[in-house]
Amino acid sequence: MKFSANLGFLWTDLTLPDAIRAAGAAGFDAVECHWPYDVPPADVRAALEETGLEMLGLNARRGNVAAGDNGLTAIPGREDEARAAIDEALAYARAIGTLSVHVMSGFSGGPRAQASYCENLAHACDAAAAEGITILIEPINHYDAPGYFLSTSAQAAAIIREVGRPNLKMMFDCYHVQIMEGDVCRRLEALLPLVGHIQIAAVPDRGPPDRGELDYGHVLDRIGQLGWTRPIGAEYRPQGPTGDSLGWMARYRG
Ligand SMILES: O=C(O)[C@@H](O)C(=O)CO
Ligand SMILES: [Mg+2]
Repeated sequence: MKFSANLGFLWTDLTLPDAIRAAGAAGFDAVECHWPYDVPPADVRAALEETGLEMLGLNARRGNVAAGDNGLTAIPGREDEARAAIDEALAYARAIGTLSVHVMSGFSGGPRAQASYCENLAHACDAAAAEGITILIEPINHYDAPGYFLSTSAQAAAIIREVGRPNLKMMFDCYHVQIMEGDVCRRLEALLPLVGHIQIAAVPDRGPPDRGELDYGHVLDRIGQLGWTRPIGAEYRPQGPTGDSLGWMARYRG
């Protein structure tokens, strides 16, 4: 089993290049991040080359976060902003050799939301296809993000089918799926062809994946049996120094 350090949550006390180095030193197989835009891509690239790690994914900007935005892609009337954020994310991804970009729906609803979402996602997929970049959409639970448009794996699957692009996939974050829908292993099995990345964290506290209501020993075994070989994203809040929170990794590597 391989693991990717999510640097949106792990080593947040370090700069992104130093967090990449810390993840490498701790034995992670890859890294992923949220919003790297304050850091010059050349600095990120240098740390990736130095450590030999791949940055698996990054997120497009969410809009005006201070004003309450949490993504722009399913917000009718803000298509220009959504597409500018997507184009910026794709340019950054190209510059550091990242092959997945997560595009967030935002808080939305109403009759035009799904059409706007699908049109923006089609734009993103078409712009990403030439470099082999995958666009990810992630169902997020309604406790952490009440009113977020994309909240279940079933809804994500329907949207992926509606958009009809081979490079649109689901980010299957077991933490969110367990909270919203449960039945994580059966859902993973059924949806695997649509899944582009898998993430883990304890439920319900989003701590290290070795506690809580989901048995990751079992879930990770099942993921392995299903033939998944790519790194699993460790996207949890360490609740102390990140280096002290990594006991789970040796245990699950087998
Ligand atoms: O689950 C999450 O919160 C993340 O994967 C993300 O990209 C949005 O913060
Ligand atoms: Mg996630």
